[in-house]
Amino acid sequence: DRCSTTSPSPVKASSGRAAGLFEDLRSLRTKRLVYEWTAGSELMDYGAARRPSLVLADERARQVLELPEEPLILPPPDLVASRRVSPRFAGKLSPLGEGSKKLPQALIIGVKKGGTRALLEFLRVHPDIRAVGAEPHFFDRNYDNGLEWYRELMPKTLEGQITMEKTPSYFVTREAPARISAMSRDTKLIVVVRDPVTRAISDYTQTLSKKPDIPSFESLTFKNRTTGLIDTSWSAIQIGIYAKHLDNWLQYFPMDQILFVSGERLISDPAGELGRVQDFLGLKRIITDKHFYFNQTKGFPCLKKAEGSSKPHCLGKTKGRTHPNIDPEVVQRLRDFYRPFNMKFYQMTGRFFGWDE
Ligand SMILES: Nc1ncnc2c1ncn2[C@@H]1O[C@H](COP(=O)(O)OS(=O)(=O)O)[C@@H](OP(=O)(O)O)[C@H]1O
Repeated sequence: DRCSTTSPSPVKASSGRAAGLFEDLRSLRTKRLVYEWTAGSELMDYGAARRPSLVLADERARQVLELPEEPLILPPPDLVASRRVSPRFAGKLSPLGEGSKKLPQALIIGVKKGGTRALLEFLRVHPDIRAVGAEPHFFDRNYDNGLEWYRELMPKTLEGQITMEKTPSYFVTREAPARISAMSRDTKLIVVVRDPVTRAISDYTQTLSKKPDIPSFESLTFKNRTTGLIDTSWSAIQIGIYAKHLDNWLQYFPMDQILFVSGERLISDPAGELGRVQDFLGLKRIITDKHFYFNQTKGFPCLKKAEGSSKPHCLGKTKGRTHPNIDPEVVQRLRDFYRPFNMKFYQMTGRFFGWDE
């Protein structure tokens, strides 16, 4: 997951550290960020997520350089971005150390390929929301690092501002609800959901872009093509059984603490969906129609002005990929497969998402 215009920039060396040492650290950080933003949740595609050797290399380098323990994901892009903003916003972004780092009060927990990056980028426009750019993967992969590690990743906030992060894999992580509830039972949860069939194809398209030699979508879909038995162990299929995953969350959180955003509406009416999200977060509706324009080339809504910038901002080219054509019979079989789960999901959430029309 990588958003387009906020390229990872170096952080200033803290005083007293040797310049050479800082250069090493800076390049490590940059590499690490590039890894997190280009791979991120995308490594979850086939079975267990593999940690690239880069992280191990970082670990060794840290020991050699005798640097203090520090988070895997640095720097918070907000802090980097804040160096470029006009002085008018400097107070809000507090680049010079005002405010304090807090654990997030709201999380975008999923779903993968639902439109989570778009939602976070749009929300960041709100002056009362501060968010981590990269995906921390705390409640799934990095939980052993502890809450202090997690808090350190957060941008500084002033009184009344909400801290947020997004990691789409949380929604399908069995342990995530208990862990988030242990951090705070009051955490607000946001799930961007999208038609599970298009979501699966989007997920597959992402994998295909990195591993062009994988089998076809059609052959991965079935355990047995002749009997039409669907391979529900394939993560691209699994993730879309929303009702099943939601059941797990409801063991720990009441329904009114979870907001479901329609991935489709986020594209056709971003201001409308953002209105619901701002209400849910108890914020003034500041993000409105005026903030968006539809970019014909991109085929998606984009921001007229990104956070901390005066320039228009669309998401990068990994968002809105062209999907391969899938055999219509296979698509129909998948629609039939998901229908009962979708019905259950509409019933549970009290919202009709219209995927089965
Ligand atoms: N405004 C805007 N611009 C670009 N793309 C948008 C936007 N709103 C929603 N989307 C859809 O977001 C899909 C990617 O979802 P995520 O950001 O959740 O993906 S990820 O799980 O973080 O990799 C991505 O899926 P694909 O179209 O399959 O690439 C988009 O359809």
